[in-house]
Amino acid sequence: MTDSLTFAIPKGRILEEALPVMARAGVVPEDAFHDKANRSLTFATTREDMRLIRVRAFDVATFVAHGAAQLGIVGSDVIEEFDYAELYAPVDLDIGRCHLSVAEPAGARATNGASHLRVATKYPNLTRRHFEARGIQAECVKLNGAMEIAPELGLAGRIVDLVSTGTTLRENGLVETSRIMDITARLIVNRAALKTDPRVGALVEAFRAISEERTAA
Ligand SMILES: Nc1ncnc2c1ncn2[C@@H]1O[C@H](COP(=O)(O)OP(=O)(O)OP(=O)(O)O)[C@@H](O)[C@H]1O
Ligand SMILES: O=P(O)(O)OC[C@H]1O[C@H](OP(=O)(O)OP(=O)(O)O)[C@H](O)[C@@H]1O
Repeated sequence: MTDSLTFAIPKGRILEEALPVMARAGVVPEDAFHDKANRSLTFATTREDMRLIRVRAFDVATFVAHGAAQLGIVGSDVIEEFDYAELYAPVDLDIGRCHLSVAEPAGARATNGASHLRVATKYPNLTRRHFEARGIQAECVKLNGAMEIAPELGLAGRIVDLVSTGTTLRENGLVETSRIMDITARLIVNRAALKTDPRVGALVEAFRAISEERTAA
């Protein structure tokens, strides 16, 4: 019996858009996966040699980079934040579209020329890199969500967070001051698994074909 492949997917908002794409590539979870009351983290698929794991978005990258999962789907924000050498992102799935931006309170005092800033974010590496390129040292306060309340409570003057519709920023009195990167979800694979297991390469090709078809349509 061949080793089972493990495919990691995030549990939140990307999932709904990812499932139809995965289905076209022949990755279809068992019915229990759709049962909201089910607390399992591992699920069988219609392929006997593949199981799904449902984990936090940042952990998808970690499982795949360490070879604990061979494939996964995750946003390019997470890929760039970690920059794992063992992680290869060969297919842009064109789902989960959003962007990563710097935001501050509307009407904040201008800090042009500041050489040091305090920034609340879930993305300390991307944040530091963005500001460093502009000659500014960013002191990052790591939060895991609800970044938008940090300026009002005096935790940091700015935030770096994901923006989609812009509603969350607006409703919390913040405005975007610069866009760091555009984001879409990608198929990711473990480089060693891609080299040694032909099933991984076959799945990359299947996802690539689907993505090319969607782009052409
Ligand atoms: N408006 C948005 N806000 C947050 N993430 C978005 C948005 N639009 C698209 N995304 C993408 O969704 C990803 C988060 O995926 P998802 O919500 O499925 O994961 P999660 O495991 O629930 O995340 P978390 O660990 O934050 O709970 C982000 O990394 C980003 O690439
Ligand atoms: O521009 P919008 O359409 O308002 O979307 C952006 C919001 O969505 C995300 O949060 P999410 O809902 O994933 O919750 P989180 O704060 O727990 O990450 C993100 O962190 C923003 O807060």
